[in-house]
Amino acid sequence: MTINSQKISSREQAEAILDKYDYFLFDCDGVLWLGDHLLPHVIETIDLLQSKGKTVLFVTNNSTKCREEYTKKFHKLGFGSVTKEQIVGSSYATAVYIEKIMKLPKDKKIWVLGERGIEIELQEAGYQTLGGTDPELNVDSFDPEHPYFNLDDDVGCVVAGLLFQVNYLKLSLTLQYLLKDNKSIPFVGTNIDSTFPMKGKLLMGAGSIIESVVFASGRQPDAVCGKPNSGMMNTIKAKNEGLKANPLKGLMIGDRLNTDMLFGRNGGLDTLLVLTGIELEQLVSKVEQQPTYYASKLGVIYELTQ
Ligand SMILES: O=C(O)[C@H](O)[C@H](O)COP(=O)(O)O
Ligand SMILES: [Mg+2]
Repeated sequence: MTINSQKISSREQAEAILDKYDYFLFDCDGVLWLGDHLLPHVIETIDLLQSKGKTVLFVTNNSTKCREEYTKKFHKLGFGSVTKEQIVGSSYATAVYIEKIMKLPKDKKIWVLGERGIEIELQEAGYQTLGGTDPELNVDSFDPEHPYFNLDDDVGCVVAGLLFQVNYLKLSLTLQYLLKDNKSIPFVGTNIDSTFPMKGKLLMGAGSIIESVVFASGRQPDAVCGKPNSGMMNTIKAKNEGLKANPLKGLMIGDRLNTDMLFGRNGGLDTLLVLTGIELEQLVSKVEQQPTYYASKLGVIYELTQ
């Protein structure tokens, strides 16, 4: 297949990108960093964009942190001026979906298979959560008589996302709520990412964690709120009128084709795939829907314009 995607490798190309777009939407894992390992010239690139008055937003499928915690991570890694309002994560998108679209009554509790990020965003939306990072669930031996198996009838929704502290009890309790009341409790996933990029390796992604309870329960999530879900893009456009009015003034920068690039394309934005995360260069020419641009790393935008 011919390659239509432009590889960013010259000053002219990098300067043309800086001139053409007003909104830069950045994926995080695999673009800005791998875990806590900052990728080359990322801060310089973000600073360059902000010095030119560009709107910089961060759109992550990583549900383990809430926007507040992400703001702290940004500051710890040297992104001094980033604010909570610039960050949209899949946990926040999930909370918006449950509150505004599903309209789950606030007296209903939410069972969480996932980390603090999901719990905090749901609690900020006014919901009580169960499960999640409750230390009672971090058990070594498995007891089928564990008190949590007396299921809470106030649970009105199950949310599943990336979970680092995986164990048999948490998965089995989530399964009980998915089977309860003739499988009628709404089931929401945070994102579909099959793998999680870390320095030099791919780890288990949220999508693979979620798939374990999908397979056991025979249920698909009623909604998966992260990229490429259009709800996340609608949330961003609702807060950025200029992008809503002219999506082609926006550029989505990501490392995964079936989330970031699809999300940007579906939103009417141009797309830039960077090769520091999930995808390999040889794949770019093989996909039918190619990104507008691709680059070895995000930092080339800064490096090529110095
Ligand atoms: O497994 C996951 O959840 C994903 O790999 C992770 O969340 C990706 O985050 P993003 O690249 O969207 O920042
Ligand atoms: Mg990524």
